[in-house]
Amino acid sequence: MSEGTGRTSTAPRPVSPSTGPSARRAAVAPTAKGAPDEPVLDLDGVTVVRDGRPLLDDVSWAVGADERWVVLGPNGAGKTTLLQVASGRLHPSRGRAEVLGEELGLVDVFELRPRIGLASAALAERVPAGERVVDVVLTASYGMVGRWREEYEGPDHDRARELLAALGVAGLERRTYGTLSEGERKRVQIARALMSDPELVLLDEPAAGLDLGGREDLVQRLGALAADPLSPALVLVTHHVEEVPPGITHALLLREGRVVGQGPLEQVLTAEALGATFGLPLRVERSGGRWSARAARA
Ligand SMILES: Nc1ncnc2c1ncn2[C@@H]1O[C@H](COP(=O)(O)OP(=O)(O)OP(=O)(O)O)[C@@H](O)[C@H]1O
Repeated sequence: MSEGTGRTSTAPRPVSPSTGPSARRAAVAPTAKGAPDEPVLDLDGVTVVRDGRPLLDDVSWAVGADERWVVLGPNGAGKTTLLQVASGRLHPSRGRAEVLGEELGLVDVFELRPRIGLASAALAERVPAGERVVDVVLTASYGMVGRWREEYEGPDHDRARELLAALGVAGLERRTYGTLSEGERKRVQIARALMSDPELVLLDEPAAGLDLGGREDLVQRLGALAADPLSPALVLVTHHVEEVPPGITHALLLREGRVVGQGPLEQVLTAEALGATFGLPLRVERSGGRWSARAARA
């Protein structure tokens, strides 16, 4: 990979002249619209209707380039739907969605998607079980799942390996994806999400299905990513405040497709707001940069 946007310091990028993904990434940076203080994500009254029901209902939300957000809400709140809009995979039924300065509906989403790193269960399900781990990561350069005949250069392989190492799964490059444990898969998915040196990273339930040790390790690694000022804007979806890594700056609370609260983390993660989001009285505590919640009755 060549210099790219120079943002993701998780892995250093070797420099090489290229016509492949590395050159593509380098070319994206100067054409990226907007000043650094403009939002990378700007939703205005976004509503998504399916079968006559709003899955998202009048959501207005802006994410700054230097912000790290957590989206919290119960099952069915609309979190994944929100990330689908944010990743350019779903257009609002009503309202306006601007992603990386481009309005959905007016932009070629195939140009937009490589600028966004996405890790989600839906995307992971599309990875062929026989795909080599290194190819799972490499193919993100083209926004593809499943390697075909496209060419990658040495620096691309170096970057993929470095990202896998940064996520704690060095040495798995030649394994097939289907042979990995759930925890290993999650890390590979995050390495993939970072491969294209994206300007926005969206992680949908990155810790789901992990055991306690796996969750804690991942939360620490995500904390390092969030704390790195050179990292891209980050949006992480979860059901559990225990999975909020240190370094997250803002929170959005969703319930039944509507925003219950949003803003700086400490102001939003209150017992009252979280209780309203999850529909039960909660006790919420913060210790050492981590959060925990339990039913107030317990
Ligand atoms: N294509 C669709 N057609 C109809 N309803 C849908 C469609 N996609 C999602 N839904 C519904 O929209 C609601 C929100 O779904 P979504 O996956 O966004 O929620 P979520 O907050 O991510 O949930 P979870 O935490 O369980 O993953 C759910 O009730 C779901 O059944």
